[in-house]
Amino acid sequence: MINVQGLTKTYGATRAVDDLTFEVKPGMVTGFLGPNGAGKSTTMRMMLGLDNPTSGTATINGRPYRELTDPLRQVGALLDAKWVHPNRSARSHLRWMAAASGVPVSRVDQVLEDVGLTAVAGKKAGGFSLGMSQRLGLAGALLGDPGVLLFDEPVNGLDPEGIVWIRKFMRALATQGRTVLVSSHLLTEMSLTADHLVVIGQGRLMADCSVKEFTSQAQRIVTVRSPQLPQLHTALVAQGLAPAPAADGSSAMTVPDVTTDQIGEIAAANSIVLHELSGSTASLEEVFMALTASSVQYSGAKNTAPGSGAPTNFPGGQQ
Ligand SMILES: Nc1ncnc2c1ncn2[C@@H]1O[C@H](COP(=O)(O)OP(=O)(O)OP(=O)(O)O)[C@@H](O)[C@H]1O
Repeated sequence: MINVQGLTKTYGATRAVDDLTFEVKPGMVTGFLGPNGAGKSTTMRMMLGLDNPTSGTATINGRPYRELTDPLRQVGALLDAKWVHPNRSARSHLRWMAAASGVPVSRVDQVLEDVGLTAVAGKKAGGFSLGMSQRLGLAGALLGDPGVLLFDEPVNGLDPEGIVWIRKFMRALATQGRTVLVSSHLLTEMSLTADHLVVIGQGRLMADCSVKEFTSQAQRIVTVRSPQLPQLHTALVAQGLAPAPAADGSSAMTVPDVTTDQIGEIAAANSIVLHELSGSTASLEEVFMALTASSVQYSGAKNTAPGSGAPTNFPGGQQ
């Protein structure tokens, strides 16, 4: 597993990564989500010992990367798919990697098959499409059969078929019990790929929750219509909810911070007839934007707002 504690990286006046603390657990895909420039690549580089933290630690299986014995067998990473010698064939690139790290050469044909590159294994990597390069990068990451895998924006530039393939591939790796961390700025893509999300904005932790919890935020406002509106209003208020008349002046109410299930059950318990019960259609992007916007807001008032140093508690107000 991966453990990040108080991880911080500054470049001059820029706090690229700002006091991040989170864990990445095995057996699931964790999406590392944030807009461009949020600090995802910098964090991953520190996890892999390619950059030194200004403060804090990042450990893999309990140790900093540079202290791992046989790191290729513990961690595999895909940071830059074009990191290959253009005149080397896919097979010789992987053989070179295997030889450099003491991995048996027999693994090379296995990983080529795993990523579907057997037919082009003898072709020069310089002529590969982006999708094929990504597959070769994945093959390299898998060479040492590691339990921990880090992928930085692996779907960038891929066609829909390539995206579906890579999504299934990452899920299969997690199902085998591996720890899989995958970064992206594409929220919808992550909601389809990941089980858990770590969301950052301006280097700071904004959310650390399951995809299910995150997506439930997209339905936080429920609209309910009933011929017994006053009774329903009383019943909802009695449960600590805050119904409000619908903005369009119809015989409907909107209720924040609640699920359609909860309202349906309260209505049933009070024998109230419902004519409509629907969650709002706020998109995941809107939830994401709201989170990111709050990071911008907090950073401006960093030293004055109470609790501004803490990550947004997410999902907010659900419990
Ligand atoms: N070597 C560096 N020197 C100076 N600033 C840097 C350096 N590397 C990153 N930064 C800055 O740190 C911040 C975070 O960058 P980072 O690349 O980690 O973000 P990211 O979330 O991976 O974004 P992207 O998806 O655009 O790569 C940005 O403001 C970036 O300009």
